[in-house]
Amino acid sequence: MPLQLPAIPPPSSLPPCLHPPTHPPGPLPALPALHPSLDRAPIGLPSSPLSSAVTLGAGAAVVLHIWQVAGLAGCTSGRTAGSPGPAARCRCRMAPPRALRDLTLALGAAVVALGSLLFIAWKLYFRDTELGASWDSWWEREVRELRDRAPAGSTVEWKQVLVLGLDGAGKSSVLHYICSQTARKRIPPTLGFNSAQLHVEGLEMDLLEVGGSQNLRAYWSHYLSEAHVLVFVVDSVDRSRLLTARQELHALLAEEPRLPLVVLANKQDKSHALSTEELQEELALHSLSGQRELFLLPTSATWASLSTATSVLRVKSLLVSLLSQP
Ligand SMILES: Nc1nc2c(ncn2[C@@H]2O[C@H](COP(=O)(O)OP(=O)(O)OP(=O)(O)O)[C@@H](O)[C@H]2O)c(=O)[nH]1
Ligand SMILES: [Mg+2]
Repeated sequence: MPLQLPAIPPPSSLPPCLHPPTHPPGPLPALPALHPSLDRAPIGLPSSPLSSAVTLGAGAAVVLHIWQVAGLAGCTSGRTAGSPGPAARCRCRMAPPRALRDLTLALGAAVVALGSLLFIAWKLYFRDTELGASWDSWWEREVRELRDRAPAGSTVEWKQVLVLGLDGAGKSSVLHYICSQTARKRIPPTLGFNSAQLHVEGLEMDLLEVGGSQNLRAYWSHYLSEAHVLVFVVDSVDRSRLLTARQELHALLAEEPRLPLVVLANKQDKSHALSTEELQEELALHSLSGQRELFLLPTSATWASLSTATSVLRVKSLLVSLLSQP
């Protein structure tokens, strides 16, 4: 019996670089590699009735133009030797009457313009509806296929970073500041998952956050097998739940003994935050097997801390160097 994802309510306002949860409730899906450009399909691809109208209109205009040119050519070749001088008007059988030509050209242009307008309106109106979603998934499929077809030896490498941690630890905030570096006052709890993609130094990095509330923790382990690195975010001030964080972390690590681990001792900007040494103890990190690469970084996922020693941008640099290893 496959596990069912809990119903995911409509996304609340997410940071600009984060995608809203895209998977409908149902059996656990294979995770797609999302791309920032996928939340909007490019305007102009002929994949809707209206874009077909655009194509038809453009086709009609081209045919009319050819007709017009052919008519004029016929007009030239239709002159007979000894025909009247330049003042005489050429009467050509192939050329359509001028008024009709102008009318059909104007109609063709109008169809093109109207089709384009309707298509843009269609894209904007249905962007967030099921129709829009099916467009997006079509486009996602296209991009995935393109990526799969990329020639062997292509330099861009795809890596996934799984970001987990208890609710409120700061996962979404970390993702937000890593990928957008813009101020953000409030970040709503993640009710499903968020993802963001970074392109850095020949690396295509998908950062995937799964919400940390208790009902979502049961799903965490299902996302481990695709991950290249696990980032575990801990609220350094939330002493009462450190034991829970430790148990959840160790349960995950037991399933993937070689997965590189980056623990973030987050909210270091707050007074009374536990130090990394204290957290190392509390989370029993010393007991972890020496098989895996393990990092513990103090972080502050706040706008004000971006240029300080606890900036989350250090996490980004660490991930890049970790994932660039052969
Ligand atoms: N002071 C301070 N506040 C932070 C920091 N990181 C996150 N917060 C705040 O902590 C709250 C929870 O942050 P989120 O990023 O939503 O936490 P989360 O881990 O994504 O939580 P879920 O999505 O519910 O699993 C928000 O109000 C953030 O603004 C930090 O480093 N310092
Ligand atoms: Mg979150």
